[in-house]
Amino acid sequence: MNKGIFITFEGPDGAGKTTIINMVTEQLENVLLTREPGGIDIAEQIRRVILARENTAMDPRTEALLYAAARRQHLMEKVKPALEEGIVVLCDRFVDSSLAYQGHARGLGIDEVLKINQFAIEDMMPDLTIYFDIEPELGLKRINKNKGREVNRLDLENLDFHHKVREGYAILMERFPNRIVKIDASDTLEKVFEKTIKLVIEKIEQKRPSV
Ligand SMILES: Nc1ncnc2c1ncn2[C@@H]1O[C@H](COP(=O)(O)OP(=O)(O)OP(=O)(O)O)[C@@H](O)[C@H]1O
Ligand SMILES: Cc1cn([C@H]2C[C@H](O)[C@@H](COP(=O)(O)O)O2)c(=O)[nH]c1=O
Repeated sequence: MNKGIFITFEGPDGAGKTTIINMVTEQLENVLLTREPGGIDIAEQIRRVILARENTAMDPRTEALLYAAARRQHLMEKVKPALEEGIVVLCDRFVDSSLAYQGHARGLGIDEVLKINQFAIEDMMPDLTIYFDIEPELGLKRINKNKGREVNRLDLENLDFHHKVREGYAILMERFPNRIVKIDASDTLEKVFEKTIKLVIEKIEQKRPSV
């Protein structure tokens, strides 16, 4: 059994996950911050292929498989060893992104995408998933205001796609009520951070009562 704690951050584009995960990491000691797709060299290479704006010909199943391949490598090389050492791992996106984006929004089916991901992750599911819920219009507005950020192939999908992503997450909330906790990400940064750090600390204390 893993001694560590695996916490994932999920939500539509522009919800504020990266901002909040950075703030949480600064507050806690001995946590590993990582992201998907990416986090290690091979997975970052796969990320570049998936998100390159010129790759408009990418088939949805190819896309789903590439995300799953990046996930497997990242899990084996970075996340699993850290969990075995007892570290708290905070991951910006994980399997729920594939279920919401490829499974629901791309229309491949949540169960189909879950199947290929079960092959990739075996039984390594997060202990807690914090879902940052936001209207896609507001998320995209936030992204567009952030001039320094790369605009990737997924960001360029139409508004309908981003609505389906949010709908996908709503389905996942119903399906995994014990693992996924929703936070209203349209709130101020201070409030979103306050709620997030509370959930993270509660989970750490629950799994390590002596801390
Ligand atoms: N609660 C908030 N209120 C206002 N602006 C916010 C809030 N949270 C984040 N932002 C701003 O919104 C922009 C997007 O935030 P961030 O990159 O953290 O989102 P994200 O969920 O990681 O997006 P993506 O998944 O597309 O990478 C940033 O410019 C950030 O400063
Ligand atoms: C892990 C994962 C991600 N995506 C999408 C979600 C975003 O649009 C991009 C990643 O960019 P970010 O700035 O790091 O959020 O990829 C996906 O569709 N499926 C996945 O499994």
